[in-house]
Amino acid sequence: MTQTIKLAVIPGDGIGAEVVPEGLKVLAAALEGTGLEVRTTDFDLGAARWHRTGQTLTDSDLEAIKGHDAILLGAVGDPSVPSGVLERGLLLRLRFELDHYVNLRPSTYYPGVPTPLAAPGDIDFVVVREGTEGLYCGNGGAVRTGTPQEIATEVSVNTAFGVERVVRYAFDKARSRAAKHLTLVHKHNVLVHAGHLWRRTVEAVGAEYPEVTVDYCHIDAATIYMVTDPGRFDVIVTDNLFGDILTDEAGAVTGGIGLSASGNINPEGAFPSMFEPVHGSAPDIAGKALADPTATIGAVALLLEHIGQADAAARVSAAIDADMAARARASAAGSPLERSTSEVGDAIAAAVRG
Ligand SMILES: NC(=O)C1=CN([C@@H]2O[C@H](COP(=O)(O)OP(=O)(O)OC[C@H]3O[C@@H](n4cnc5c(N)ncnc54)[C@H](O)[C@@H]3O)[C@@H](O)[C@H]2O)C=CC1
Ligand SMILES: CC(C)CC(=O)C(=O)O
Ligand SMILES: [Mg+2]
Repeated sequence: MTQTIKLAVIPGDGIGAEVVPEGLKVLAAALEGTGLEVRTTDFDLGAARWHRTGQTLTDSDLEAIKGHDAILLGAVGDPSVPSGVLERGLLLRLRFELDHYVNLRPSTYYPGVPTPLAAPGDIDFVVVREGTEGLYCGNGGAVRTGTPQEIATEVSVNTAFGVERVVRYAFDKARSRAAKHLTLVHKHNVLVHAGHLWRRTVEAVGAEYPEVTVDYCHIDAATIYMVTDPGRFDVIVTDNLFGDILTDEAGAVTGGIGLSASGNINPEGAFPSMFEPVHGSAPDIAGKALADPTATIGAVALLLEHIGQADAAARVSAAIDADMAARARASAAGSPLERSTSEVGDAIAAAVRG
């Protein structure tokens, strides 16, 4: 019997609309012959919709999205829309309303792929970024706006409940991996209220995971080690802002942000989880077919894993590995591959088919 996966698709803005079709192309290839089919619903959300209607994400959009098994998102944000309108009103609203408290961002270095690191070594870690609290929860305001006396605040909210559940997820993740190591990244020497909550929580939850080794880095030092010694990391757990920054850096050092996939996960399955590239809508390259769709294709692998299709996920990951090896060979031969967005998608879809 054919099983149907109901997938909400939000291409969004800029290169989001260019990379999502490549993700769907590879998803279709991965499901061939499995008895599974995907039924997609396209959601017209983003800058164009906002210009037409003034809407970012309505309650009825949200209800319709909730009726799906998972969400594939490209990226949101456009220079023609005031900064924050789509990022907060659409993307963060989805993450908050669908309780995506785990923002999972794996990083792997594929040997031979160009990187700014002199000696990249063996890099394979995953950032577990808290996704519903911290500085991104919109707790702040401004008074005397536009005057020399303006005061603007953004208050980071960290709850014992919210910190514990994401820390527990990170320990579970660390326990399932070969290195079984967890690093808390924060800034508890300065952010003493939130930082101490995170630190105490890691200590308390860590007592239940004696097989997992634990260490700690302040965020500023973590950005150094991300460049000088990224192989030291296995699982990083951190808050919303630090995780956002650190994962862009992780993308840059492992071969480019166009390779970095992410999942916004509701582990309990109360709401559909959402899969997307780490990058944004990249207005500087939008419309030029220059965007690397690999991050979105990696997000498709995370999606398949999440919905219990481990074999299909493994085929997608193996196809990405093969494409990375082809890139490395071409670079080593002195003629790096120059392919359009859809040519990369075609190559990876073909590799999935074998
Ligand atoms: N999840 C999301 O929807 C996110 C949305 N944004 C939004 O995206 C817009 C642009 O933000 P930026 O700060 O410029 O970040 P960005 O991630 O869009 O771009 C940063 C740099 O990476 C490059 N880049 C990004 N994706 C790439 C890909 N697939 N292939 C090759 N190069 C790629 C861009 O050309 C640019 O040089 C803003 O409106 C921002 O708010 C930013 C980050 C995440
Ligand atoms: C655009 C922001 C809301 C988020 C972001 O940069 C991210 O999640 O990576
Ligand atoms: Mg970001």
